[in-house]
Amino acid sequence: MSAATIINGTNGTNGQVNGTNGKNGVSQSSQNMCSYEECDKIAQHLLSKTRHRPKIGIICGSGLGGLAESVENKESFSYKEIPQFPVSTVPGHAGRLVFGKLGGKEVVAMQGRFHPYEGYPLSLCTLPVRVMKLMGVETLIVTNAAGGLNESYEVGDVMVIKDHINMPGFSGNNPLIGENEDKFGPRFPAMSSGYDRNLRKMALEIGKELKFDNFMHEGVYVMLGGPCFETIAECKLLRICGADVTGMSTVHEVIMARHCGMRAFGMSLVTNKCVMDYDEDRKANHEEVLETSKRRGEDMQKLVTKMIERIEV
Ligand SMILES: O=P(O)(O)O[C@H]1O[C@H](CO)[C@@H](O)[C@H]1O
Ligand code: HPA
Repeated sequence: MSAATIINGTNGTNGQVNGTNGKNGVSQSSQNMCSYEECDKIAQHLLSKTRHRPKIGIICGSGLGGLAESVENKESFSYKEIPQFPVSTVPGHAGRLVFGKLGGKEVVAMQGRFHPYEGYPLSLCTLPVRVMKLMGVETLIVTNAAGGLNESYEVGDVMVIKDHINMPGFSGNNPLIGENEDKFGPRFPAMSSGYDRNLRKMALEIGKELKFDNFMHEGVYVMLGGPCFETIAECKLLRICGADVTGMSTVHEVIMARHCGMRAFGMSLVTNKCVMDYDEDRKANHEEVLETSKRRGEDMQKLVTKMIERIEV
């Protein structure tokens, strides 16, 4: 069964699928995996609609779509009009693919990403990454909103992602599950250098130049499936495991990018501090997430734009 069958068929609306296993013991996620040829068809379709030829791809986090707005000479496509794409269902994710120029370079930006809790299998959430690759994208920059686990992080701080913990992977949920597409990459990709060292260094240097160093860190992002925010016990566990921030995205995108040989860079905005104390009445909520993104969004835009200026393509 192809992704198109799922999306256009009776398995829910907008490509959302139910959780049942398919025939012959093949898992749902592999059934939804687009083949190399299907991804290429989408890529060629998009390239036929735009004059831009991006080498840099961007995925904007919750409330951080302003970066895509700041792209010049924009040509935008709603996800609804892109064959086989899912659609965005989360507030703060506009649901558009934006082509144009940023920092003097041709880019393609996802103004809105796909999360597993929206009902999409991870392989479908990451379809745009493979499509970007086949359009010529070599470097992927992702941003996200995240909860601060590290006690020294404040709301509004920015963390360059040094490494991640793939919590869904611990229970066998990974975008690469299913038959391997050798044309994209190997069956067993290394993930020890997920986040490009030079780009991390560059981000921290630019942060210093912009006088952002008082609110910038480098640390570890942990992905959970969501949509529940974490319990206090879960937050304590994640902190002991070495995570500095927690969120419900990014990791599947970076896995897919690294699998097909793209360079990856990620940055988290600490939109809220995780509740770590049973005497606290504060509760995590998406409104606070969007509010902080609004407040710090422009600084993140400046930083990413300066990085793109310096990235050699
Ligand atoms: O990771 P992004 O898309 O920035 O969004 C984050 O914000 C939402 C929760 O408020 C979750 O989707 C979480 O992952
Ligand atoms: N937890 C998980 N995801 C999030 C959070 C959080 O506290 N804040 C923003 N995204």
